[in-house]
Amino acid sequence: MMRVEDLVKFYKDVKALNGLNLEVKPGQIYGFLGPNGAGKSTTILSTLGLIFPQQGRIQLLDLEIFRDGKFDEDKLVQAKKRIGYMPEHATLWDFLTPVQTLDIIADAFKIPKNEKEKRIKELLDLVGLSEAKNRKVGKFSKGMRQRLLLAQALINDPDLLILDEPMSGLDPKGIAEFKDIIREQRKAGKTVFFSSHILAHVEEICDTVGVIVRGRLIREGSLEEIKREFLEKAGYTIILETSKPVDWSTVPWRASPLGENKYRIVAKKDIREELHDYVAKQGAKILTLQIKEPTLEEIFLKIVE
Ligand SMILES: Nc1ncnc2c1ncn2[C@@H]1O[C@H](COP(=O)(O)OP(=O)(O)OP(=O)(O)O)[C@@H](O)[C@H]1O
Repeated sequence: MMRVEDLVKFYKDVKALNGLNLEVKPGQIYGFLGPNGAGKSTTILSTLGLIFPQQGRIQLLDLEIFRDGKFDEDKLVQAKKRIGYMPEHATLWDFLTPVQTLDIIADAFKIPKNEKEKRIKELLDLVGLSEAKNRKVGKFSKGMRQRLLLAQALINDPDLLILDEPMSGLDPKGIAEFKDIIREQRKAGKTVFFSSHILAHVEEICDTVGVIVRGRLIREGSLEEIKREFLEKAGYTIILETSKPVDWSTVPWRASPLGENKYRIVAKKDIREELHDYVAKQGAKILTLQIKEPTLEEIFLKIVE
């Protein structure tokens, strides 16, 4: 659906994309993760022909829209008919209602008059704005504005949705609702590519995650794979107090004493059950056990370090 190869983008002497490669396959929900300034927006703007990279190739749907420093304008126009885009910093017309807003966008996409009303109603239902459909957008909360922007992006019933930081500024309820809408898109057979600088945003919905740091993709895989890889490096830490001393010399985990009958154990996986058995075999009891699992944000910080 989207393939980016060896993409390079300089803003004067700032190298924002440094040979970026990524591939989004049909039906995927792809989370494009990276810290602030990593190059996420630059990637998205490049794929839409809104800024000019200097090198590389970009394929959208089955069309090669960029190669050898040039966009193929015809292919770009063809591709964009089948794409929905939600920008990071979008403005809405505060003096219009959602219905009026979508009506203008539908006209821009030349949606026939007889289909327009039905399409707008469906979209407002989908994003949960039906009750607010005749209220002025100027009074909307951040979450409502994001939903309207998403409805705009969906107006042409796109095959590929490209969303730049769609969940930024939303509260946890707003994020959960937004994720539900994205799940609906997957069910409808759409492909979704969205950026975020927060790992929790991609949790539960993305089948693939790509991590960009300083203009290069440093990881691509499922969130589970990325988490597992991190845990294998950093491990789980368990703090344990036992009723009597325990000999750790034969275990495959790293164990170090923290005080009398108190130990820190570091293992590659969650070993609580094994620990109970091991300690019991030595005739001791576990008095306290604390497990410190890394949070998603700790994992992310470690990956991008
Ligand atoms: N118009 C511009 N002119 C000069 N430098 C720019 C411009 N836009 C982006 N940059 C720089 O390019 C790099 C990548 O920026 P980009 O906005 O693509 O990152 P991002 O991952 O989207 O970050 P954020 O999450 O903060 O939006 C940064 O160093 C940024 O300062």
